[in-house]
Amino acid sequence: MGNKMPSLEEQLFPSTPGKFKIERTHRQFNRCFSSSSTMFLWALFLLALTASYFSFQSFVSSGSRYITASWGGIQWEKQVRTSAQIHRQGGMSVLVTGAAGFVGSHVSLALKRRGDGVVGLDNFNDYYDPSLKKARKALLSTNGVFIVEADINDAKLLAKLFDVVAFTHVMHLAAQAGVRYAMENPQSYVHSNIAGLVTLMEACKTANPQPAIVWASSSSVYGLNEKVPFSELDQTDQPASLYAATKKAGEEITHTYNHIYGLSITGLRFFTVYGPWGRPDMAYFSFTRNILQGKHITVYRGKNRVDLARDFTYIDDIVKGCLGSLDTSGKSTGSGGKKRGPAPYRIFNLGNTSPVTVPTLVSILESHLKVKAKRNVVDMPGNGDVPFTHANISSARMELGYKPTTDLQTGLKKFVKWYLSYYGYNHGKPVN
Ligand SMILES: O=C(O)[C@H]1O[C@H](OP(=O)(O)OP(=O)(O)OC[C@H]2O[C@@H](n3ccc(=O)[nH]c3=O)[C@H](O)[C@@H]2O)[C@H](O)[C@@H](O)[C@H]1O
Repeated sequence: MGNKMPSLEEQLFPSTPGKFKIERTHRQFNRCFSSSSTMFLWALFLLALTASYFSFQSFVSSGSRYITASWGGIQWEKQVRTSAQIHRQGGMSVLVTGAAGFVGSHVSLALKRRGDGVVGLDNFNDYYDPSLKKARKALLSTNGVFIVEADINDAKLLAKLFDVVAFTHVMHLAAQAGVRYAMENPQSYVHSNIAGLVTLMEACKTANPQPAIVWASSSSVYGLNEKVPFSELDQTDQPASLYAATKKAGEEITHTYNHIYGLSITGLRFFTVYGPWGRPDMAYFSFTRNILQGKHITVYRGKNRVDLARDFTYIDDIVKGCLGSLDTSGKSTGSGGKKRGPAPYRIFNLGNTSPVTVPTLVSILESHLKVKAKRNVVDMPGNGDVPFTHANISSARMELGYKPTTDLQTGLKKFVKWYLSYYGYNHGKPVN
């Protein structure tokens, strides 16, 4: 028992120092040295292996960029140029961001139909069913509008687009929309509504000639404002959601580009836009789907059991407001990234001026669908919602000739007609 061999651990880390142990430690050191030289070689080998792996990876990714990039090349440039061609006197060539989106697709079509040049840009993200975006793209394509599939944060692409086409206008509608989703995915709002906006502004400021910019702000910037109807002159420093805060930030960001670089800016505060080809995440759309599928719908209710209300605005009216804004935008004044004089900076409400409560919205849908909704009425959770919205549109009426003509009853009828023709009556229902 007294001759017990020391364990390897004991040999390497002697418990008590002593001559013998020092000698052994010395020998151990030599052994260690010889083993560490092996380790050194191994480490070198691993390092070389890692380096070659990474250089291979970058080769593959740079290679695949050329192989899979959805933009670039002679054919692509030709498509962009053709799509941007103007077919009317005094027409404009417009870069529409978010062109596969709800408002973007409608505005693109309207511009194209009246003879303007339109190039679309969209990242086709999956915030909601991308197949709907693809269907809108197909519709635009048959009408001669080409959509580039890319993100507004892609500065190289934006530079290329301005290189290929001297856009007179940018209709900026790409955004992360949705008030309540901001609690689930806050970063997506920063990515699209802040970083993406700045990337686009940078491209516009550098472009020669600089385009005039019309872009989508939101009624949500009024936040907790209680003064009705909401006027552009009201304070907007109490946003109730991150979505609203990023839209408000957008108004400030675009102001600086107007101030420093002479970009012509028009911000449009859209009020709960609805209609055919709409966004499936919005209440009128998801209610329709759930009512048809026999599922319950959740109807939020405000404080003291007061119904929530929105100034629901029909898409065709919004399109007219967008086109009116483009037509009256005035020119950007900068060139070579330098301001040459003051340029317009405008903000307009685009609403309907007649708020309707959410329970009334549901009743209208019931009558058009001829199906009774199964309503769950719950108190509004603290999720960024505001109790009501109501637009004062006198500015837009005066300066853009904006005059909404579609009430909710009529607009929802058109929406339901489209919904049934697109999805069919049995959408999502198991077929027996
Ligand atoms: O004007 C805007 O700037 C914004 O308009 C839209 O936001 P909102 O006005 O909130 O529309 P939307 O979601 O259709 O809810 C409508 C009502 O239904 C209530 N609502 C909603 C969902 C539900 O399950 N139940 C319910 O009662 C809900 O409480 C609300 O009272 C756009 O989505 C947004 O991107 C932005 O553009």
